[in-house]
Amino acid sequence: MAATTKRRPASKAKARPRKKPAPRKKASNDTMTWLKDRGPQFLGLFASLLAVLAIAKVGLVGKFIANMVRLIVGGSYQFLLLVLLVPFLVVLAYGQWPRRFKWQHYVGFGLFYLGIMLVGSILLFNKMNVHNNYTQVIQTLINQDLNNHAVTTPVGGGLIGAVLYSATYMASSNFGAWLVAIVLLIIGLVVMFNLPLREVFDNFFKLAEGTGDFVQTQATTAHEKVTESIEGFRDRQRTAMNDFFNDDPFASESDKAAKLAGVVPEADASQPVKLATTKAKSPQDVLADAAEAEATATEFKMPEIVAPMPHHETTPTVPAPVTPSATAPAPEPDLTQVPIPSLDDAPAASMSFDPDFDPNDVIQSEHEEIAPVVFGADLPDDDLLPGQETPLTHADILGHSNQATSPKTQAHQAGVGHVEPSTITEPKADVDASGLGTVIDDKDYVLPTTELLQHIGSTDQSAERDALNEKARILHETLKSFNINATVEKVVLGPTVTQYEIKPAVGVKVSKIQNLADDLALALAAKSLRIEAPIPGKNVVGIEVANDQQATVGFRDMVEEAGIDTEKPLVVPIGRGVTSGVVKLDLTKMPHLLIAGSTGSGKSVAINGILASILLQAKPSQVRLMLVDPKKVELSVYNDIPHLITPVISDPKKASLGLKKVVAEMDRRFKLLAEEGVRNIDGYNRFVEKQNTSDPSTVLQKMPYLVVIIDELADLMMTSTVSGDVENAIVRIAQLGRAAGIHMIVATQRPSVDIITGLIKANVPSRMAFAVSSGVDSRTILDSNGAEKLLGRGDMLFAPIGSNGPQRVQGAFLTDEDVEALTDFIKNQGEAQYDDSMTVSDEEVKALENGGDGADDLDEKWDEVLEFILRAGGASTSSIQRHFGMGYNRAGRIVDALEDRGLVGPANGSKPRELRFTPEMLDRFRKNA
Ligand SMILES: Nc1ncnc2c1ncn2[C@@H]1O[C@H](COP(=O)(O)OP(=O)(O)OP(=O)(O)O)[C@@H](O)[C@H]1O
Repeated sequence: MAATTKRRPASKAKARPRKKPAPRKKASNDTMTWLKDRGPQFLGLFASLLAVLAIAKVGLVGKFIANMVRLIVGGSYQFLLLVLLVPFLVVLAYGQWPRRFKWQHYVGFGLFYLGIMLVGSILLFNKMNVHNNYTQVIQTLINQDLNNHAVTTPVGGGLIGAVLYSATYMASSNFGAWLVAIVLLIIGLVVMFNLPLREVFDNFFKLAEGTGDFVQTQATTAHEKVTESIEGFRDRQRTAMNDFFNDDPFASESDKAAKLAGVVPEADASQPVKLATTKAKSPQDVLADAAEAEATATEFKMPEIVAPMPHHETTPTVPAPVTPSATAPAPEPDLTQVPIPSLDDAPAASMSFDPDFDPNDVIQSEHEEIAPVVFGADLPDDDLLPGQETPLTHADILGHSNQATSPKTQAHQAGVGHVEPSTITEPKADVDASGLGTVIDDKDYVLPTTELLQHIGSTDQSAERDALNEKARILHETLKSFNINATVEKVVLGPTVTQYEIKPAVGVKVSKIQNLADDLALALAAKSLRIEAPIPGKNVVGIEVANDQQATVGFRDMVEEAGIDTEKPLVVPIGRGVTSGVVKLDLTKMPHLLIAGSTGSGKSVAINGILASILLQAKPSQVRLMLVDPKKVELSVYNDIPHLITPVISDPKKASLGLKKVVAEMDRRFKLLAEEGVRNIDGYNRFVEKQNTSDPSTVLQKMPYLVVIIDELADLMMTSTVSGDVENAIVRIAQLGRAAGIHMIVATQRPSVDIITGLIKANVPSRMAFAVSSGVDSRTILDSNGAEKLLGRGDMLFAPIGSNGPQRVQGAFLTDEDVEALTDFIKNQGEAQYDDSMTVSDEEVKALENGGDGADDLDEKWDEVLEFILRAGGASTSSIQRHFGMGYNRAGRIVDALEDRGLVGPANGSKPRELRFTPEMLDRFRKNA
């Protein structure tokens, strides 16, 4: 040791003289020393700068530092950096770490900050619902921000917080984690500021006490309010029930007995209580008074309830069709078990279990019949097509002028005594061409009556009726629980659904009620629920709730109630609406109907119902039918009835050709109408009536309606060779058929856009939608959702042309035996009277199969030949041969083709063949038409 101390001065002495001659080096040493002395200050400056950049999150550096610090300590990093900025600035100023900080500050702040980080992590992981891999989650979140050069994603308490949370959560779940965090925060503060622990605890308990008091006061106030409103509700119920039934729904058995004895001392014991106190006021008046006196938008008041009793009490000849709920009755929803988000269940319970409470008393049964609603009755008679503003005249269609034709026709009428025959149908003796070629003689025809039909047992709806009032209350309470002020104004029990009319208070958005469909269905334990917001033409929202059991609407009952109208054979009843009134449709106004619904939804029953109604009202001379049934089984029962113009068609190719013939028939009718200068079939028939009265020597036949029914459009549209023709024919009939008395009913179980094409949809504006599987299908038919919520078995949404929206209707049910009874009765009266010109022959089908219309095979001079024979007024092989300078074979083929297409008649000896088309029809028969 001594040796070393001795050696040092020597070495110093040696070194100093060497330094003197080098002043530059000294200067650099001074700089180094200066720098060394200032080092901490530079560090302080650097750290302060970085901290400021990170706090402000500016620039790549700022963001990078911020993310790095966040990775470790989490979202509260700015607080930490701000705290650290204080010592950094002290170092910057004084070159040394502040000496004022003691160990307890560091420890206290450390604990406090750990608490903050833990709180951050608890909040983050609970929000993300993450309860493992905490550190990985934090790293992923920070990586995201690093990649995006952002400092935005919440990272809770960073890695430290994550580790702390994983330990505390694993040990004691969230509760423990919160407890540890609070303890860390408190202890941190206590240690940091050296607070007296006792004082802290005292203050803590004071705070807790104050909070407890506050909570208790609030709870008491809330309880009082709830009790008050329940009491109010009871009072109002009691008053209403007392007024109405002399019954206190909340009184105990003994109270009631005592009251009964006191109030009606003289009353006959067997007399129902309500009779003893019957007042002059009607139930409606009582309800109205109660409503006026009591109701506010938020309080439940008894709605008007309309629940008609079965319309016909006649003993059924057949039971109602077995519905799933009928075979295995769905357990009655226990309304007391239904989760009612009401303030108090007591009234509900009392009302349900009160043995004296007879819900039948509440219900106003409407025994008087509700007048049938006829859809289409209010539509104008003008033949306006969709989008057309001025009525269509047939002179317009055919290029005829009424002035030009009328005198001729009048002269003809005066001379011949009957209407000029069509050029297509060969007139026969005593037969005028009033439309279809064959004239039906049905003077002795007797219309079938409803006696032939069976009574279908009406479904017992008493359970539904009993639950109406309670369900109305549940509906009201549920809406209220969602802060919707609305009153249930009226409840109408229909066959399939019950409609609740809800009147929202001012300021309540209708869409808010619409969005609650699922919640309301849950509260009412409903199979299906549809909201009509608002009911067209009313200031209420309609909530249609499926009945637990679907009531069957018997066809016979419905027809007997609707009445038979032989003057308007195409006004037919289809079922009952929600309001239980019969719903009729006027096919002449529809003027065509599209029926769609999945298999088994009730289309065929509906079509049978329409057909049966027509048969009950129309003689064959009034309505002719063309039935297309590709399924072969649905409509074949109608074969051989005299109303048919052709046997029921089941072959798609025949159907296509048949529809073309309908188009030709339509053209022919138009020609006839134009010649008489009348607007439509009604005008023509009026003219015939007048003519027959003024000149009894000849009897003109009225133009019959022609109803074309296609039971499965998909089968036609999927047959590629005919789909185009079918679509064209349907569209053409749809566009012009009404005035000519031709109406179409097209049904399909595949409501997709390749079947119901845009063209068909645009031209068949009246729709009947049965249950479908999806909202997409519903939109294809109705342009709106709803049909996917239907219940099947004849439950339909009926949207006729011009209606404000689809109307829910329960279709009537008739059995196959009913249909057979009707058709047998009709067939027994005579032979079928098919119209040859409308019947598609096998040859025509063959011609179609051998290259469609054969248009491509037509002679190149075809069009010129058509014009030529029109000018010549007849056709013969030799005249064509001569005129066009062609060979005999070629001219012969042309004449054969003309005959095949029905454009000329058969060979007529040496005379030219008769023309069977008019100049107006020429364009349709051209080669490229
Ligand atoms: N209005 C109704 N009332 C009660 N039940 C009905 C009603 N309509 C149909 N049903 C029941 O639904 C069943 C199927 O009806 P329907 O044959 O009319 O269905 P669909 O839609 O024509 O089916 P598909 O397209 O397969 O022919 C009937 O057998 C009947 O039991």
